[in-house]
Amino acid sequence: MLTKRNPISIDEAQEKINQVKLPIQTETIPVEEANHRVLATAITSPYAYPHFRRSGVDGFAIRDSDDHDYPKTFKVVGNIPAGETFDGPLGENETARIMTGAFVPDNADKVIMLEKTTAVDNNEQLIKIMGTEKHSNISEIGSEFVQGQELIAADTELNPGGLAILSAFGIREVTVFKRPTVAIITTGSELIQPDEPLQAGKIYNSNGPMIKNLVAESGGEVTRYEQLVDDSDLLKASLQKAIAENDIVITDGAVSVGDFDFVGDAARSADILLFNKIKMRPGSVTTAFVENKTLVMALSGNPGACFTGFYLYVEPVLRRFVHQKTRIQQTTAILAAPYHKTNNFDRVLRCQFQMNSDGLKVYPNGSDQSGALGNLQTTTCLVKIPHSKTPIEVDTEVTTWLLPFK
Ligand SMILES: Nc1nc2c(c(=O)[nH]1)N[C@H]1C(S)=C(S)[C@@H](COP(=O)(O)OP(=O)(O)OC[C@H]3O[C@@H](n4cnc5c(N)ncnc54)[C@H](O)[C@@H]3O)O[C@H]1N2
Ligand code: MOO
Repeated sequence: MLTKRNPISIDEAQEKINQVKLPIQTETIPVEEANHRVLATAITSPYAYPHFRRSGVDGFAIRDSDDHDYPKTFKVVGNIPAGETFDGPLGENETARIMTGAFVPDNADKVIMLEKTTAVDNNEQLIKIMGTEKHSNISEIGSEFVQGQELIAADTELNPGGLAILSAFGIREVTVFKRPTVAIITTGSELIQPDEPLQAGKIYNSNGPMIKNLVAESGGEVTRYEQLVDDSDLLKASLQKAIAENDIVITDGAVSVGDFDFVGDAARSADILLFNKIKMRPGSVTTAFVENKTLVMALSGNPGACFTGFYLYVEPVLRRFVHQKTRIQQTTAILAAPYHKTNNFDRVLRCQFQMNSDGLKVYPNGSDQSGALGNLQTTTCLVKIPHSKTPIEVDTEVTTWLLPFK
């Protein structure tokens, strides 16, 4: 339907998305499956760590009171492999052979490394210690964590190192924020399935696989993925179901002013229309609305606009769902080539960045066309060319968004 839209700036559009209230949903999952998941509550140490005095080296445990007058022969009264304990105290000039990670006898104060000892007449009951050690070579109880100390803070995105910390305490489950569930609906009667032969007027769906993977990389869980022909009833039914069952719905295409731009109509009648026109190219038609408490992000069908719209408006909200900041780093950079086209709207160029001796430089990377996709693999940043009645000169300072996973 041809109705007048009210365009807003990129900043305003981002802010409107940022103001959408998101539900807080948590779930408890096995630690081993929690890589990249975000802790909903802090985890504290259930006990002091290490919880017993551990030897850091292979060697011989001795008492301080015997630690002098080397070389000296000690009586070997025990052998403590890792995993075993030792009963009874060491007596005068007595030692226990001990392995790395093993339980240190209660009254031992130091472990002398194996390299500083020599055998005595092939007699395993005796060992000659040649000299002392600077350090005790013992990890004391609680030397890494005292009981109740915070191990990992709430809102932390876990990584394999974090999983190791939790596993070290035998923690098997963690409470994390649920990943937002996302339905993706791509539209267009021109779209054919990958196994169909190419025909005049038809194209393969290139945005669908891109959006699916961008969502996954940004921490969303794709629960539904569709490729629909331009049919108002079909789209309405699918949109309704997707909205009822998901946290976020991403539609692609059918959002401008054409005869089949059903998503634009759905936006106009939504509970809350956030925006349906942005003063930017590509992606001026990018639309956002809230229906039945679900955020619907309607991206342009044009590949360049779809890519740009995802990074500028969808990635940040997927990250906010799990209490994380966007991974897109907004900064300023120096434009390495002039931009001659004049624009009423800001233009977002697909570029590549390089850190040079004179600072961060951005290089336009091929086509700026909304429908072009040849630069999507190699684009590493998006650059804002401000709307202007005159060309933008080389070396102008420009707002730049550095893209994650690039
Ligand atoms: N009369 C007007 N026409 C157009 C306007 C306008 O303001 N007035 N805006 C233009 C701009 S700007 C854009 S951007 C596009 C936006 O169109 P939609 O987002 O509604 O998308 P579609 O019309 O469905 O498709 C646009 C283009 O993209 C191709 N497409 C669609 N889906 C996919 C996909 N999954 N994978 C690859 N390519 C896809 C589609 O075939 C079209 O070529 O509207 C302009 N028109
Ligand atoms: O909305 Mo279009 O992508 O601006 O050219």
